[in-house]
Amino acid sequence: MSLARVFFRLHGYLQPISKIQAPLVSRLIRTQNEVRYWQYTAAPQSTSCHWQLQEECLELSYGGLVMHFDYVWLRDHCRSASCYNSKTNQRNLDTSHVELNICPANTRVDDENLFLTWPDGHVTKYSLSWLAQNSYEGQKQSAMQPRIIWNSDIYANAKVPSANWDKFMTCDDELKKFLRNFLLYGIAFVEGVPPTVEATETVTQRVSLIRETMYGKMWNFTSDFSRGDTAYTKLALDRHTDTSYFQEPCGIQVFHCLKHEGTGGRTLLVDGFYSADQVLQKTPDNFELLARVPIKHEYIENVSDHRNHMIGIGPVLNVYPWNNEVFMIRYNNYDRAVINTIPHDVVKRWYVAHRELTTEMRKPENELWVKLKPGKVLFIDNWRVMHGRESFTGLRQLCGCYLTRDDALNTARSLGLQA
Ligand SMILES: C[N+](C)(C)CCCC[C@H](N)C(=O)O
Ligand SMILES: O=C(O)CCC(=O)C(=O)O
Ligand SMILES: [Fe+2]
Repeated sequence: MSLARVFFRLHGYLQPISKIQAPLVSRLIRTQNEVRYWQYTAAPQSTSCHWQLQEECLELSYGGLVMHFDYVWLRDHCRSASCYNSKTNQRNLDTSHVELNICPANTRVDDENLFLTWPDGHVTKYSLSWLAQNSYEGQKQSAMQPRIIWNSDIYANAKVPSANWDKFMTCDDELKKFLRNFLLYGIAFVEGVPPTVEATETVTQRVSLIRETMYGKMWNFTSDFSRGDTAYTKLALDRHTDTSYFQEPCGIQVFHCLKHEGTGGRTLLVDGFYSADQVLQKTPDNFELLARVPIKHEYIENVSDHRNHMIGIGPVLNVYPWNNEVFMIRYNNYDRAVINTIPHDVVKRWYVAHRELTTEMRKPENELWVKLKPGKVLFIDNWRVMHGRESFTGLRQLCGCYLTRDDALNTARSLGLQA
């Protein structure tokens, strides 16, 4: 079976990535060493507005964008008091009562607004800038999550400061700076934290809620083989994301090394979004395969008190279909399960694509190595940045937890950040 047909069956509603008009690459602006996503600004470049009623949609040209709004959509999103409760930000309108082939009886535009009168006399008013911000065409050009993708040089040159424990706990501005860096780079540090599990928990509560898993809430582990996983040994671990075997992998991972009396044990960090972007630029077909083919990850634990069987299914690269922006990477070769849902010819091509991504991720120039010390707490975006570790000797005690992603983004938004 051809790949195209497999895609059609699995994701018939999606356009092939190669056919999407504005590929991800063209939406990146490169400045010196830095790669940054566009931020769409609502401010229109030109305030002139043209509109045209087409058979199925209203075409609106405004602020340098040509936008298309379906009539049902325009009726459904009406912000009038009877259709929308602006106190609760919830829809009042019962969408099921809207005639699917509805068409405005009258249309008018002034300097700032579009006015539509519907056949029953109801009037909808949209500000043109609101329409520009909320149009499909506008969204296609903007990033959901502005970010700076990095290799080790880019990260080192950015000289991203760590937050300071005292300030972090008391000053919202320090928290905001920390979260801005975390959103941009997918990693951030707090220094000067007392080397205890309690203080580590306290520091995380500024950011989000703990995501309890079968490993507990806060964990504090050594190489004692207490659980059925290589993390609980002294062995090196290649770069990976954690909990790839959850339907929704944990959003954030927190590490605080409370003690290490021995050698080795450095932490490896790699920006998975940077590697994915390299694949997209070099071999878009491989990017597409990694974004389309669902893969299983599995955690089977069978040691004394701990019996767990977790399965998570999803592509290695999770992308928003309208703009190809990668929002989550599921990459863990240890926990990847049997591949049995893909025909053999596609399997081979998937392995080729996976190999290319792995090659990018393993390039030494993409690796950031840090030695975690007591007092230095590391937050990792587990949907983006891979972590690994060097083998070590001696007693090494690592504490930390997972955090819920929604609540971290909620904190960021409450401080005025785009998240
Ligand atoms: C972090 N902590 C030690 C609690 C758990 C480690 C989980 C390791 C697992 N192979 C995974 O990648 O998800
Ligand atoms: O020991 C470490 O530094 C990290 C181990 C690991 O990958 C994990 O706990 O998720
Ligand atoms: Fe891990």
